[in-house]
Amino acid sequence: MEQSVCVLKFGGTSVGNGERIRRVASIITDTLHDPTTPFPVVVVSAMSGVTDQLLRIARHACSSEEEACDKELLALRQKHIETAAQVTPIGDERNTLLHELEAALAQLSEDVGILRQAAPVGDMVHLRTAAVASWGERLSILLVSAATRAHGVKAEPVRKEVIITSHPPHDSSQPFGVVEGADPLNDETRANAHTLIYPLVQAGIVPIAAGFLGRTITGFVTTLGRNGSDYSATTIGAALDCVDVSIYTDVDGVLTADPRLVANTRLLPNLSYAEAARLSWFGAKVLHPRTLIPIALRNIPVRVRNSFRPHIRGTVIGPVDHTSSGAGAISTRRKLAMITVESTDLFGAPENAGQVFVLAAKAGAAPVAICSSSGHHLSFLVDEKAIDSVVKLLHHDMDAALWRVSVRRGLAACACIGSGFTNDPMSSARAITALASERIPVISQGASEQGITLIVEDRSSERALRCLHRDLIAPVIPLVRHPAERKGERRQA
Ligand SMILES: Nc1ncnc2c1ncn2[C@@H]1O[C@H](COP(=O)(O)OP(=O)(O)O)[C@@H](O)[C@H]1O
Ligand SMILES: N[C@@H](CC(=O)OP(=O)(O)O)C(=O)O
Repeated sequence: MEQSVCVLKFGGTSVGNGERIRRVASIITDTLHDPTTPFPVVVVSAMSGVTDQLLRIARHACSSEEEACDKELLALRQKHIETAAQVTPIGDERNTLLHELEAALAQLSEDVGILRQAAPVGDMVHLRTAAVASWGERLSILLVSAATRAHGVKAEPVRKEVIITSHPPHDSSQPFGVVEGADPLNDETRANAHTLIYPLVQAGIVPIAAGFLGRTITGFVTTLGRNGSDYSATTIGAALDCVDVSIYTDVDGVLTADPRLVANTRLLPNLSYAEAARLSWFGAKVLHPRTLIPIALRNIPVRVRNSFRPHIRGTVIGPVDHTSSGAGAISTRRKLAMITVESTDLFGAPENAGQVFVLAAKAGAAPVAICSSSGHHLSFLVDEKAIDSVVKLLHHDMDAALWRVSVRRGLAACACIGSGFTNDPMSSARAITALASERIPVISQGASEQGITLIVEDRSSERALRCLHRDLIAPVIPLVRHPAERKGERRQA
């Protein structure tokens, strides 16, 4: 029988510099030495900012901006070479790492050269771009493996792509330097993961695999889309029938709101799969929206933890038992547009809803939320960047004499998610009142078992998030000033 494993995923912020990578290495070491934890399989992202940099390189290569391209490549090289010196002691280990990094950087340059030649003739530019984008993770597995070995633990980078994917969608209207996500093929990935990972586990070597990237059966490098390493970790975890997946990031777990936008957030100790999926769908960056797909059906728990404070338990996302999680969190998904398809006949038939959604899907836009419908109209939200192609298709395919299509841009969805809200019948009233008290108009609203969604203008969305958090989750208690201060004020008056 194969040994049971757990997956540890470290995001770009956790491997952002040499000191952070050393911290990651000690978490790996502690997990390995913890007798209560299964054998660790590690999945890492590129150092933070590196994928953006690689996509800039791809853009420069496609538009023949040689100088800018070389400058970025040099900066990328320098960053990794400097980090190598911070994660390994002087000696053989560092020399080996430097040698491996140089070899990888030379292959990156080759892939940039291939992309440069492919762009003018339009020869599979999206696949050549994915190959360039994949080098961030390919470089960071070398750094993390060496840092882990420096802790006296046997660790090896998994150089071949673990995840086997479909071909990514090809949209020729995309600008240069964009990667599209491909879908993992489960059976092929399972077989490949077993071949690449179990021999290392059986030999007591910690495998350090790259997140984000994959390969088609025909051998093309692909990605799972931007921020796709969480999804990679759960895909690999499911393929290995892992016991659990820990996602290490730069916050203590899933919080009641994004701490970059709201001051007094709280940690949510537990979330159901459905609650976590809804939160990430509505913009909580802490998890990639597809992360839970591979593992929810298998009831494998995911733990979101802080790589800077690994002693904290974090948030456990898992199956619900009889009691609800009681969680309540607020997130915002921005840059949305509302499409309304209306019958020119006031009593027109609603049966065209199916056609509308089929056309939206054909234009590559999943409705983010459905706002309202009646006998003769249907309103729904899509990402603003998809609006032109959806509207073009609707105008083209729907009879203009019968249907009118209108668009409202500059919107955002504020989602109050969790059984903490749905258990309380007053939540909707309090949410609307909170926004009204700040004079933020509610453009549309919806409720479901997972929570309440309020559509507001994008420019008010951060304010809306803060006031919803204040009135529904954590009141901001005004500072009580010292009586002596107040006396002084009175005297001055
Ligand atoms: N509800 C939330 N709880 C926790 N973090 C959140 C939430 N919503 C947004 N975030 C943001 O997600 C960030 C972590 O995601 P990301 O930057 O992609 O990390 P990583 O580099 O580890 O992949 C946090 O720093 C935080 O600002
Ligand atoms: N490096 C990739 C994949 C990823 O998921 O990164 P992170 O874990 O830092 O979000 C990206 O930036 O898109």
